[in-house]
Amino acid sequence: MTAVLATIRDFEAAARARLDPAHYDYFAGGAGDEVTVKANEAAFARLGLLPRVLRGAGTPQIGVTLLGSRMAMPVLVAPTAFHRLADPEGEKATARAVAAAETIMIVSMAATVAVEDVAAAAPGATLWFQLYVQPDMAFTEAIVRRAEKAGCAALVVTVDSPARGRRDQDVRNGFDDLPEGMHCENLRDGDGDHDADGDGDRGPVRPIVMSPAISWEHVDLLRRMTRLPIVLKGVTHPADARLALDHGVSALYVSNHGGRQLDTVPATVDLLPEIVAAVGGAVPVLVDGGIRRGTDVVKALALGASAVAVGRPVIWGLAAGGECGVARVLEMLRDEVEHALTLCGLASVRDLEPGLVRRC
Ligand SMILES: Cc1cc2nc3c(=O)[nH]c(=O)nc-3n(C[C@H](O)[C@H](O)[C@H](O)COP(=O)(O)O)c2cc1C
Ligand SMILES: CC(C)CC(=O)C(=O)O
Repeated sequence: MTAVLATIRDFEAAARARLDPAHYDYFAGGAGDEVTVKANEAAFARLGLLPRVLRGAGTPQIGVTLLGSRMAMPVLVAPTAFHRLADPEGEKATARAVAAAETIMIVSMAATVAVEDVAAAAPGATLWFQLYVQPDMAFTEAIVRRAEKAGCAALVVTVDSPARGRRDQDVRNGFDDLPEGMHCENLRDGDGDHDADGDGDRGPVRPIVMSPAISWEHVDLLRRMTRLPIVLKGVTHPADARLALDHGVSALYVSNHGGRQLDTVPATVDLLPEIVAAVGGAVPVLVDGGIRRGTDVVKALALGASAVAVGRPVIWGLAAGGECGVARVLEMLRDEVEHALTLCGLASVRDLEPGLVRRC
């Protein structure tokens, strides 16, 4: 009898059994001693929920609207690279599942399917595009134009990567490149109208540059370059949250990159309240890192997040069962959020407030 996969942790075990061990390590792993990887999940376990009773709240409303995009639940798919390592359909499978779940997929700049092809594969999906600003601003602009043309509704600019994180397990495994025939399709030169002459040659792929020279000036350049809302991903310091507001960003995204960049950055859920206070309601605040349960989603929203994102859980769904696996992971999270809110005695995610959360 095949075991029923009832939780995200079950999906991780199933994914691990299927994946090439070096690829599992790439997806699961983090930087340095993985202090931050562990801290993200452990911090949620240290927070308790204090339910209200006898409220007659009925079935809770869990839909939210974020930067004009309507979502059936307050959970986005975080940008993660290399989905074709997990499933041959890669980001196309993820996007179809996201469309069915009526949520948002943030397509990674390091996707193994071109953003145009992801959009074409899942016409109903709301897509946002994640960007690492490339020092060659003409190339950066070409990528932004491709994302706009593909219909992406926001630009998520990742700012926690002035250098690539050092992941010891990848070093041990010698994992430093994609297998033959797999590429970061959003890094091809040109305007994305690839293989226009049908000869199968889609042009050269540039390596991703993570540059310590990227600064607030680049955010200003992007602000002038596009009308898309800009979401700044990877903010952890309240002073940077305030600066981001001065630079006209439309949302802040608290993230330590799932513990894959600077090790020992504190857990994101512990950093969230200070960022929320610094932002003072001026723009929505998103958060990711270690969210594995509906109760984690509820805690983050109670502490002031407008929505959360999940990275690895989606990869586990994809590796364990392709599009159906991702759909199941998203459905489980949806059900768990609704169930947790019901047990908290709340009628809507809008009723979540810090008083529901206690540090244990
Ligand atoms: C395998 C993998 C690849 C990732 N690739 C990207 C990426 O291309 N761009 C980016 O901004 N963040 C990337 N991230 C970070 C995620 O967007 C997100 O911040 C993190 O996964 C959240 O933590 P969680 O995995 O515990 O949910 C990646 C994370 C993982 C696990
Ligand atoms: C290809 C990498 C840039 C993707 C990434 O951000 C990560 O592995 O964490």
